[in-house]
Amino acid sequence: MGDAAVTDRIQPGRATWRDYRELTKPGVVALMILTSVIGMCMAVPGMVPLDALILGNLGIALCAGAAAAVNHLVDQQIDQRMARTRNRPMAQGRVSPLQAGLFAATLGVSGMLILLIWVNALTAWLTLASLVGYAFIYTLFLKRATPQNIVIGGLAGAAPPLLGWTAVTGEIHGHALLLVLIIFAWTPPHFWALAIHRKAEYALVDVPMLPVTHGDEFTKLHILLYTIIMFLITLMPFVTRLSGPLYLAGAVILGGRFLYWAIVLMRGTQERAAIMTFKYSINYLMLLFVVMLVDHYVFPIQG
Ligand code: HEM
Ligand SMILES: CC(C)=CCC/C(C)=C/CC/C(C)=C/COP(=O)(O)OP(=O)(O)O
Repeated sequence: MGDAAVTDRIQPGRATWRDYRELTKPGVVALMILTSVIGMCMAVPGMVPLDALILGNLGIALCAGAAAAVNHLVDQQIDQRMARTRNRPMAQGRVSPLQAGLFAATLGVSGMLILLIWVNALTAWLTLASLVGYAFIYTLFLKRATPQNIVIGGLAGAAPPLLGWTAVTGEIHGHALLLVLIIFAWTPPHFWALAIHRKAEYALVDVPMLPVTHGDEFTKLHILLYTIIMFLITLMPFVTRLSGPLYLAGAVILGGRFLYWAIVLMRGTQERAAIMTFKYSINYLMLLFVVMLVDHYVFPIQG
């Protein structure tokens, strides 16, 4: 599409509250907060202190929303040229760069103040590191520089269970890092499945996603390899006695289904396998963490 056509669609100064909501990537942040809440629950045997639960998640969500708004701001021009993103508020010009910048700063500063004043400094600084990692290191630099962009950048998105854990305990624990590792290994299959489906758009805007730089077959192989690694890592909470038998059964069943999709994708027998794998990845992560939570209360691990 030519630049003139893009300019025709621009509707300056028409921002609604829905546009600001969209800037925060609410679907993604909602799943992150689910993993943060569950990180909090896993950190202690009984009920999570209510102040940490409410203020901790509010602070983390505000900072994640701020990072997402910066991503919209930085990516305005590439978002304008990709079909999946061209209706976004900034791509359409309904939110100006100044408005988006002020909005992101307001969310980020409020989130940090909440964490610093009412939660703890460790959680605040780890959250800031995740914000900077996604909004600046991934979006400004890695995304445009290397096909390993989402592998490295995935660390920021994987942080919420650790942030939840430290919000409650004030300490970094190996179990919390294990939860981060699960999401870290999940991110490449999650994203690369979508990137195969949307390969032409990424090629159009010169973003070096793996299917563009190394082709579909190479990407499918790497999706399968990461899914195997992820499957093995998800067994670790049972091995380290963070979780019990219900979790183990859930991890094997849900992970088995993920492996099924990765194999179908690799064999190339189903046309919609890439987008189906992407959709399944979201349900998978949500269900895996919910099963972990249920297991935590049904089979509490003693000592
Ligand atoms: C570097 C890491 C990641 C990358 C590159 C990535 C990329 C993407 C992309 C491109 C989409 C499609 C958005 C759209 O439909 O326009 C998406 C959707 C989604 N992602 Fe990720 N993602 C990452 C990490 C995560 C993490 C850590 C989570 C949650 C813990 C997550 C949860 C979701 C959810 C829930 C959706 C669906 C959103 C919706 O439909 O509203 N993602 N992701
Ligand atoms: C404080 C904290 C936990 C920060 C993490 C913040 C956060 C919202 C991470 C989201 C990860 C994600 C959706 C990446 C996709 O970006 P993209 O630019 O590749 O995708 P797009 O084309 O859909 O914008």
